[in-house]
Amino acid sequence: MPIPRMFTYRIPSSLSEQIKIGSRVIVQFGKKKVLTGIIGKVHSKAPQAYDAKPLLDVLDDTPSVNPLQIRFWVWMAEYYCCHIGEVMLAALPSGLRLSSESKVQLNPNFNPEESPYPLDEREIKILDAFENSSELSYEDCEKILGIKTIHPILKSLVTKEAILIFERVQDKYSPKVETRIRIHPNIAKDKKALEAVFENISGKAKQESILLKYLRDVPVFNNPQLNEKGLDKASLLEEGDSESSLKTLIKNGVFESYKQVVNRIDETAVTAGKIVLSEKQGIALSEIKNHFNSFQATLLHGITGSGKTEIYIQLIKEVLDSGSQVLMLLPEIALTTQIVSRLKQVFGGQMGVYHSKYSDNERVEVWNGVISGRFPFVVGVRSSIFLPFDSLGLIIVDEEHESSYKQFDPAPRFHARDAAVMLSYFHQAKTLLGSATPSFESYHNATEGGKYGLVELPERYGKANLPEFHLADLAGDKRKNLLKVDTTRLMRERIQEALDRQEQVLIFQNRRGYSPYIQCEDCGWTGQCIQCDVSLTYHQFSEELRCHYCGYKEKVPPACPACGSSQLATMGMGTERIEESLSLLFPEARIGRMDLDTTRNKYGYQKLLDEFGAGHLDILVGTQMITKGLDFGNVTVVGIWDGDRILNFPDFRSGERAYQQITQVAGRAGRRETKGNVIVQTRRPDEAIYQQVIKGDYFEFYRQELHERKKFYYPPFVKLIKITTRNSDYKTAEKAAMALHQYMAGIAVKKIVLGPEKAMIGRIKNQYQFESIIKLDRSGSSQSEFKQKLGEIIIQLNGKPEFRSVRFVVDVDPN
Ligand SMILES: Nc1ncnc2c1ncn2[C@@H]1O[C@H](COP(=O)(O)OP(=O)(O)OP(=O)(O)O)[C@@H](O)[C@H]1O
Ligand SMILES: [Zn+2]
Repeated sequence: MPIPRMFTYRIPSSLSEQIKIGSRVIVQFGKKKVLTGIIGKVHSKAPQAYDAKPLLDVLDDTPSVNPLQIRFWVWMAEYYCCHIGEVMLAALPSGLRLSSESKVQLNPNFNPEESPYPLDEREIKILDAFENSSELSYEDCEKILGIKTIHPILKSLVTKEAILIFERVQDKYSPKVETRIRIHPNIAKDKKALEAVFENISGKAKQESILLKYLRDVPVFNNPQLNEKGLDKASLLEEGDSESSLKTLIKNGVFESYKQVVNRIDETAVTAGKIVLSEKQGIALSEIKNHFNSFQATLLHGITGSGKTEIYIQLIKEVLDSGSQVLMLLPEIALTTQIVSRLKQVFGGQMGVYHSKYSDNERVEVWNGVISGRFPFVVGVRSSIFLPFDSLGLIIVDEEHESSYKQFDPAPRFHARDAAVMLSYFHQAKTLLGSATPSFESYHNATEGGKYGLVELPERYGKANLPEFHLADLAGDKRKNLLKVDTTRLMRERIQEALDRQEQVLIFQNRRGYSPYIQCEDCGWTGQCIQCDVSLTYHQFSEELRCHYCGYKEKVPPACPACGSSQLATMGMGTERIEESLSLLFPEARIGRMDLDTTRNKYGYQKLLDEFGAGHLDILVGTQMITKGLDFGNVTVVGIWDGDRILNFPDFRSGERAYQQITQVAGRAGRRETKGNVIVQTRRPDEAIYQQVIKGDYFEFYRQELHERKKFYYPPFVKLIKITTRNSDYKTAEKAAMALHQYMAGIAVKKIVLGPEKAMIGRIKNQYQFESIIKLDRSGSSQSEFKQKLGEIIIQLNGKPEFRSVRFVVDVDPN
């Protein structure tokens, strides 16, 4: 797909009435392509370099994109050094774009008999074509009608809600269908019949267990209506239950199964228990409001479990009551957790949820809901900053330190927190950043920087206290022969104590840079990706080796491909291995694992959390995923399996990240009355950072680290820009990177240019890569001047024949 840019088109007089800034239009691009564009500006200067083509059509009666959005897009393209078209592609769901690459599908909610809109002959012809295929391409439609200008007909069908548009297969709308199970009505009405069933299946333990479980959850005789709705099949079949036993029960007429379309944008509003803010929370709330009188943004530094969510809720209520819109950003994974259900309880149907796993057409639904006023409040992932708000009063960025707020690929490589501050500036709204471990950037802005207000909430809500830390010395235990399957004595004892008291345990293993791999014990061979310079990761479940960079995979070889030895060993310690170790040590405990593998399925994450929350699991092992804002009252022990892994990153932010991560994981323990314990296994118990985390003095830690950052010119004292030069030919990539370096050094602003160096991973997907880092002075206009010159240099370099195929990827404020 070509990157749309700013082009000038001629307005045919037939369309002149309909032209409004922000309206979607259909334009011709090149000879054959048809694309959707947005009107950004209306002017009367004819372009010099090309003849302006006429606009083909206007898609909107009222503009889809408002002027504030366009302003925001322009800012984003400039700040993050990308094309405005790339911003548009990120912002506009493809269901709102019509192009020659579009595909159309029947709208599942469309019913021709009940539709209030009459259809003309050609429209009916298109709809009829769906009898034979579930999707049609733009070209198919042209062929069906034998005409070239198909878009007016498609436009009309979209308006009549008869079809949906999508671009990529994964954007196709598919309603979420649940298989539900219920007892056959004849049996549900008749106790005798049920007794007969039990007689028939007696001795068939698996069938009995399923039937008993059903009756436990759905007491059919006490409440026959309950049986009508039945149970979701997934929740009826727990681990160990066999699908085939259920099938037999269905075949024998005991159960019946039926399919039901469920609404993804759940509208059931559960009534909430009334919450009264504690005195401390109340004070924090009024401080925030006070700061909003003089600052556009305020940072709420509230320790884990201090009750930030309830403060947000109060603020949101007040802003909504005043008639403004509210946006709340959450890190990706936190969206499926308790915080969203809590917000749903309070805000019900006026809250839209913008999930990254939504299909494109579901996004269109939220988008339109914002325009229509159905959703004055949206909770969403980073891309929800692109929704068509026109009167935001408040943006909340929860867990603002989260690195996942930064979009890594593709452009725009924006940071949602920083973009949110800008967006709320355009709306003259306020921004509240919240975290127990604020990013240094934000903390700096809220202290010496003097840009943000700062509110501190240093105590946990209610009777809860911060957990107690224990460092468990791996090396020491090894010397004393106390290590058992990678656990220290302290770790084992604390877990056992918690299990004895029927409390729950979380075990954390840092994922980054720590994946299990296979190595030949005889010759040292390890599996390498064929397209990237990385080792393949071992996935026990599927018996595969996979590349985490490009997705390449292969089966685990039966013997070493290099020397033929059969001694292939698993190295490294992933969550799978930890789960295994724990089940050896605590055979009676119910253990669950949460990582990328077990949560690939859309609802996998939610399901694990529900099970853990309901007390069906004693221990949950997981990666970063288990740290995000989880609030489980019964967790009293948190184990950090390998603390040292968190510290080892060759990155100026490693200290900050380590502090944040340990504090956040630890913060899951002891969130109610019972005191929590955190066990950190380490080979280096004397490491200063552990002491600092234990002390819990974030400010002091920040001061020390900041001193280093100043000395070595790192953010927040300079702005970083990273430029990656990529090419499939090593020499060309290197040469282009050198040329870029020289040009950049020549730009007359205050800066330091480092590199180019071979990237840490020298080759990805067969592209060699070199990196340059620029440390830019923060003052004056040097930033925008540098970025502008950089853009010119890249165009110039790409213009040279030898560098035509080189890609320069600019990343502003890299992670
Ligand atoms: N005013 C209140 N009344 C009753 N319960 C409260 C109140 N404030 C907070 N809580 C409860 O205290 C617990 C911690 O609150 P919350 O999850 O909002 O903390 P948090 O500050 O977001 O912590 P973290 O940064 O660790 O996610 C929750 O179970 C919440 O329901
Ligand atoms: Zn690869």
